[in-house]
Amino acid sequence: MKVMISGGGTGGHIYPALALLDTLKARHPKLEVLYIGTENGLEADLVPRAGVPFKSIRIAGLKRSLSVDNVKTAYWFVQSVLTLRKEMKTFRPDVVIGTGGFVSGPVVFTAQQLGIPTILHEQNSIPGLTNKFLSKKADRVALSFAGSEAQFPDANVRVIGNPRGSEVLKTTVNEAAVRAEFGLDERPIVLIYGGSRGAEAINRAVIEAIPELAAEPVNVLYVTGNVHYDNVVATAPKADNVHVLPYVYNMPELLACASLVVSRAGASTISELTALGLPSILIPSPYVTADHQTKNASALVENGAAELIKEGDLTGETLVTSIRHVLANHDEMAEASKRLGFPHAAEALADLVEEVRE
Ligand SMILES: CC(=O)N[C@H]1[C@@H](OP(=O)(O)OP(=O)(O)OC[C@H]2O[C@@H](n3ccc(=O)[nH]c3=O)[C@H](O)[C@@H]2O)O[C@H](CO)[C@@H](O)[C@@H]1O
Repeated sequence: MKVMISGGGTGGHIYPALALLDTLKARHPKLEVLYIGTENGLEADLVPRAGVPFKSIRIAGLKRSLSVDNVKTAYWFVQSVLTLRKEMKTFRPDVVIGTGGFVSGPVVFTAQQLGIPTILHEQNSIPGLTNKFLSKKADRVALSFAGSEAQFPDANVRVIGNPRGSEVLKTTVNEAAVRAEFGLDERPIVLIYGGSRGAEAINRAVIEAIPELAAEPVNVLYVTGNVHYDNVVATAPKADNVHVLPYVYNMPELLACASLVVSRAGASTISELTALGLPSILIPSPYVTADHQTKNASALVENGAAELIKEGDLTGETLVTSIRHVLANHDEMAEASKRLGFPHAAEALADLVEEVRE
């Protein structure tokens, strides 16, 4: 079987694609894959690192307001379609899969023009522009949250969850080795990060909270995001139990060892938390389309699996208070979180790939 897959920009669009590929490879050892991304997105680092053949195209996202940049984007879109037509005629994929981010737009569009079966995976409870545009001609649209079906009235929709969630369940975890790697003692691990690219507001609050966190009976693994790391290290107070990291490549393993996660409410993160049954403190990004992270977080908050802090209310003090509160209610929140997970999402998405290629 041959699949072409595209999703990019941030980890939330890339990890679900990689999780699907792992599942397909387990079923088809001779699977041939070509991943299409851009040079500027995180995919240019993560995809080759996962050993997946990668090619890049040049494309940018459309601006929502009138802008000359949109003329350039239209130009790059047409150029990308021409390049991709050649690529698809040579590679001859059985199925083309888009997992979101603007790069998946021309890839799935070209496949649809050429009559190749296409599948979209939507991670968020409010769909992105690219997927809405492509859904009309897609053979399947796989959704991560029940209740968002109405957003794709004309499409062949299935609610299956997010493959990244089930992927983390499959990870082999050696907790003693993880604790040794970061110099952590036996106290619970609080894992803090701001999505795949880091978040300045979370970094500010953590830096403010470090003197208090130093006195809490926890180990803190604090991931700043690559671009923020130097600045955080230069300004953050030091504490023996707070370990600062730029980016984590083995996140599934760390998540499996953590007792509590503090994070943005990106959709792939949510799928990991609920697959593992982890309590969380979620700080939705207010800078995303249609405030979709607040919507992503809502099921967890309503079911007692997470506490939500609005970015405007986030300070060192509100963060520490919430960490204490969640740890005190850990077990009930963990159970509530587990009830919301989709542990078989990767298999379900792989089933759709098999379905449409027949
Ligand atoms: C600002 C922005 O546009 N955010 C969007 C982006 O988020 P973003 O990519 O930040 O967020 P997600 O939470 O969906 O995914 C992050 C992924 O990166 C992993 N990770 C994170 C940090 C790290 O050091 N190492 C690591 O492996 C996480 O475990 C997770 O699997 O895509 C998601 C869609 O899928 C959306 O819901 C988010 O709104």
